[in-house]
Amino acid sequence: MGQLCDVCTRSETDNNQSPDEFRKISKNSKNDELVRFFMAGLGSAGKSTIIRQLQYLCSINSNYKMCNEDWIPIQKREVDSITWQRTIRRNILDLFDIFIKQAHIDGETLANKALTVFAKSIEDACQEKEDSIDFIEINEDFRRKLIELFNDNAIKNVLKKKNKISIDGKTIFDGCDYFLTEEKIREIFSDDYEPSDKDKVHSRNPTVDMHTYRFKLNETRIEICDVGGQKAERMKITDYLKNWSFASTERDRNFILLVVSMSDYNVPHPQYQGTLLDECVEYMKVLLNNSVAQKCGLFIFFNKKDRFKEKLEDDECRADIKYLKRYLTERQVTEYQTAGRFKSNDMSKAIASKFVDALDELNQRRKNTYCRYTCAVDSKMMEGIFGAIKDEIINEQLLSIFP
Ligand SMILES: Nc1nc2c(ncn2[C@@H]2O[C@H](COP(=O)(O)OP(=O)(O)OP(=O)(O)O)[C@@H](O)[C@H]2O)c(=O)[nH]1
Ligand SMILES: [Mg+2]
Repeated sequence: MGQLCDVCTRSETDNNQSPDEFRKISKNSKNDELVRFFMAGLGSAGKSTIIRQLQYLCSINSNYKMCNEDWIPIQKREVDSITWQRTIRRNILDLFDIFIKQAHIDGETLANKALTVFAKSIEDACQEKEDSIDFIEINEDFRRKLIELFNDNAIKNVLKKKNKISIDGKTIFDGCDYFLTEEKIREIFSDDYEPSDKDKVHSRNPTVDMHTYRFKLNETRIEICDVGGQKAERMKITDYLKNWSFASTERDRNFILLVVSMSDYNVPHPQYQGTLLDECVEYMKVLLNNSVAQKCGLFIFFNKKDRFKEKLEDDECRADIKYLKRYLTERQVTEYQTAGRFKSNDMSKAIASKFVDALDELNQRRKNTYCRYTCAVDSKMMEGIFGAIKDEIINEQLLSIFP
């Protein structure tokens, strides 16, 4: 059982060796270093998507290898295709359930009686437990009606304001655009549907408990711990961190990797004033108060860069600039409000500034904190980011990139 060591202030005498000896050893054994990330964040921030992306990279890039506990390369532990198929079908039906409910709220009616009956059957199925979709008969008639529903004007009108939909705190999942074509819906509900890696990356399956994944990027060993971010899971964070720290040895480089969903900037908190982004800032503060986390470097991935931009470009979201106003100049706000003009960099920095303010409240914290703007569904981007971070950590040249 090891102990978590301070990655940032580790002294050269820690190992009872002269500084020169130490330097020689560390230089010769860079490849033995283990870089460990404890990944945390609110539910749906994109944590597991990062893991799925790395797993996908292992299948297309020979420099990436997924490993077992002994660091021997292994093939991906495949959750069976039927489980994925069920998850993705459920994702799509949940989406339709939200669209149908929103159409009711907006006073929209579906084109005919048969379609209304079909829509009601979807709502009923989604109200039930996870396995309720197993009882839906998926045949050509079902596929035809689902496509008809997708193309109905009432649903099309709802889709126009998808960036603002929230039914009882339930919002549509951020990977959904990828699935929302007639062709894809037909494929997902076809008898021989085999989910692809891309389908898995875009799907939504909330994490329960703590899961450890190991990858070799070239020769660098990277271990990532993925924990669930939904409220019930966040309550267990202290135990998760404790377990994570027990598994550490003195030579390991330990980081907390906070994944933030930038697209939460305009999602009102279901209970409190403010948004889910504000909730994430509060969560970060709690996390950094933890004694284990205090000994680690902090990475922040400001994720869902694509969705953030999409929302900013959506007229329906124009008024939501109020949530970022404090971190923008008067001119930036006016240009956006009146003409919808903005620079992505300014807006991204506004989000990061919210977190910087909170970090500044915590003594000395900014020093060992590093951030990146990411889009976890973009495999090329994630390949570049992990490649660069790995090199920076190994060469002890981490770039801060904070506003
Ligand atoms: N468009 C877009 N979608 C994303 C991005 N990152 C994640 N998603 C989607 O967001 C949804 C939630 O992602 P997850 O990886 O399951 O979120 P999580 O942080 O693991 O959530 P919990 O397990 O509940 O803590 C999925 O549908 C992903 O495809 C992104 O950068 N852009
Ligand atoms: Mg997850």
